[in-house]
Amino acid sequence: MTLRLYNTLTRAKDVFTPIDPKAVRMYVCGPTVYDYAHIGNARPIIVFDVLFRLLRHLYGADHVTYVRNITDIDDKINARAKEEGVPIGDLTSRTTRQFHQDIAALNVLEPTHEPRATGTIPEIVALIEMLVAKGHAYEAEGHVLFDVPSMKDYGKLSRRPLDDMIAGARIDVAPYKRGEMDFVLWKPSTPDLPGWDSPWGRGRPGWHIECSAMSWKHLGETFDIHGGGIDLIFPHHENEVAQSRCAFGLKVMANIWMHNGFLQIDGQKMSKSLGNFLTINEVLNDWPGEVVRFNMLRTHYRQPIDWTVKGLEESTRILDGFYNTAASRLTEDVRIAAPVLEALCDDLNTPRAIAELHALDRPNFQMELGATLNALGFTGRHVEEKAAKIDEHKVNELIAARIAARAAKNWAESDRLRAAIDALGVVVMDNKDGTTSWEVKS
Ligand SMILES: Nc1ncnc2c1ncn2[C@@H]1O[C@H](COP(=O)(O)OP(=O)(O)OP(=O)(O)O)[C@@H](O)[C@H]1O
Ligand SMILES: [Zn+2]
Repeated sequence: MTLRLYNTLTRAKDVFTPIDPKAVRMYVCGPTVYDYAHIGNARPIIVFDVLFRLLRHLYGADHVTYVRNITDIDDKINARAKEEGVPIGDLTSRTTRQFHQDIAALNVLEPTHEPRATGTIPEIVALIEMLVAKGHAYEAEGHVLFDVPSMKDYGKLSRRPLDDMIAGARIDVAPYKRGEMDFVLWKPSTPDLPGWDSPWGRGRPGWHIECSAMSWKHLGETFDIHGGGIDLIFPHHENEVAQSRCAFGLKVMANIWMHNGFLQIDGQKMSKSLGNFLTINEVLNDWPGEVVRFNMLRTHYRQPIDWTVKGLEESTRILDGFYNTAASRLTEDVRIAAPVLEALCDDLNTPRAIAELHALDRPNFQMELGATLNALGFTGRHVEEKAAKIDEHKVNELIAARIAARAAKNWAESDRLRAAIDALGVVVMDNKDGTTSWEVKS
């Protein structure tokens, strides 16, 4: 099946043709670890997990490499550690652990590699040296800067008019910059801040060069897909492209650039800086991870999502309905029903894929529905967890007592027992053939 993906670089839905179908390669910008991740940060995690699963399905699980990094050097990290009075390493490892714990509940597969910026310093330094040697970067007062005018087609990804970019950059132009648009590759560190020895003295990398180095290390000079949120197009991704292309003298860094839209609250981007955020952790206190995942996928990844309780309630209802139909088929098989696959291959059209799941939500399709839900990362785990907590022995005892009460026409007692059974999280069904059965309440 042909996979088409919307490419920010061409502003069109392009046919996806991997450079090497035996080694499909994708890089997604991961979190900067200084605080709990918010539910907006969960969007790229979930969206690109679906793409990872789809690529594995199309090319074989062993033929897809997915890299999602951890940014563990950043001024925001340094500032937060200082504020809390804790060592930087403690803050980043604690936040990384929390991040892993939170996203595990969202049923996302682990990426193939999860490099940290601090583990990629030799590659970062090597890349900057290449840029200096080729005349695309220069040293000034302990800083190394990328020389933007040295790249003729800078700005191709974001297509922002050069005047706008210059106006934006002009706000705070450091005196050591030759051009307003030039950006930092390496900067000096003071003794109280993390730093590494380099040809330019003890210092630390800028944010953009970290991703160029990590993708190079794990995926090579050119790869297939690069992803992240729409806010990263400029300047982060534009600058990654500039660094990687100029270092290696190539026409492309990644063939397809994908960007998810914002998750919003009251029509505004959820963000740490605006303070209108809900952490993944808080949301998971109230809602099962699979419901959060489902709610995220009901909107196409390029559209904005408004995050509401009403949406989560609807998602709960729909997902539980699917689980009821698929019942025990959920963990048996992993297959994607053809109409669902077709929807996903159309630029990851998850709302259409969900409409196709509704079409499978009927008798005789349990197998297909269950297998497809599984393939999309829905295993009914929270339903199973609920079931595991139910005391079956107690339920059976109460049901037997209720059958006896009904036989004795003691309706009051029968009603009381039904309520007691209900309180255990179970629904009793009096079947037409006179038998009684029960199931876990959804
Ligand atoms: N509201 C949002 N909706 C969708 N994606 C988001 C949202 N906010 C951030 N992202 C994405 O989450 C990933 C990690 O973001 P990052 O760690 O840079 O912090 P941030 O949350 O964007 O910071 P801030 O919230 O202060 O703007 C990026 O891919 C980013 O595009
Ligand atoms: Zn990045």
